[in-house]
Amino acid sequence: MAQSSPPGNNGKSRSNFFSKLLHGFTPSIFNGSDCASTYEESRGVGIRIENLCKSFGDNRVLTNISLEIEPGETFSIIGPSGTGKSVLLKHIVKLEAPDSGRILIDGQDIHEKNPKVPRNYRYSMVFQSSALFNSLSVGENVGLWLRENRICTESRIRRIIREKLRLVGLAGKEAMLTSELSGGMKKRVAIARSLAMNPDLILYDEPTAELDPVTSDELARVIMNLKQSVNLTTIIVTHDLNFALYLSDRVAMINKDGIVEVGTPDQIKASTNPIVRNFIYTTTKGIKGED
Ligand SMILES: Nc1ncnc2c1ncn2[C@@H]1O[C@H](COP(=O)(O)OP(=O)(O)OP(=O)(O)O)[C@@H](O)[C@H]1O
Repeated sequence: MAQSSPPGNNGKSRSNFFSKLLHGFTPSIFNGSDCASTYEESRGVGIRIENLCKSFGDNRVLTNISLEIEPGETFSIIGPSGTGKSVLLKHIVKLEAPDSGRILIDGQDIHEKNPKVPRNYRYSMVFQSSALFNSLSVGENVGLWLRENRICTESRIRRIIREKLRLVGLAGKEAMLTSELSGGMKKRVAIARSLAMNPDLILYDEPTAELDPVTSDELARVIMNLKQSVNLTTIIVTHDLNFALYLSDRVAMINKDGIVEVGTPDQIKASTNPIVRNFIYTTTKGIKGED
């Protein structure tokens, strides 16, 4: 997905940009608290996808996709390349609108125009590219949303940055430049940046793309550990079957004809569906598949 640059993504204008952001919000603007009242703890949201269909011209990409994702669940979507996994993710974050069907988050149709009740969930996406701002430090990347949106006082923002970096195993790395980070560290900073907004839903698009197997395992542990400390719903789109089976509560396999199978990792591994068996065999080269 496309990424944009912050205003002034270069030396001189960058410092102007940050001097505007770092202007020392005082507790008085938050009614005596150190954060806006809208900055609440994460709460996992429930997601219901009903008969979602999407075509681009003659290219039918999503066919009658129906899924139910529980609050707090870690749910992965797997499938061959080009079967609409990213398009499905884009529908959930409203970057695409369905031709037909609905997506409900906590019971509300997210594509409904003029909803009667305002939507009050926060979601955040961890992009395949990590989408960090290279001219900013690790801490500045993590605190960007909080500063841009004037969510908390500066001292509280610094505490939040420390805490979110600790959650992804990067305690004390605030001052590092993103150019100094390995691919796995970049991904963890991107997760910390997403966590800074206390999302109720976090979405990962191909989190292990371009990572070696050891780094992928480390990342899987980071995402699994988050479950112990943060109450959020997690959706992961990935080619990486072992990754999905390792950390997910449930996994859905999709292809051009729709949902092929949904189940726990053990159910997917034991599936007798030939499409699932073939996917397991080809993506693991028969090494870990049961074929
Ligand atoms: N905005 C768009 N306009 C036209 N076609 C699109 C658009 N977005 C996606 N597609 C098409 O939809 C199909 C599914 O794309 P998508 O990126 O969702 O697949 P994917 O399953 O995520 O694949 P991969 O695993 O390779 O990332 C592709 O044929 C793609 O070309």
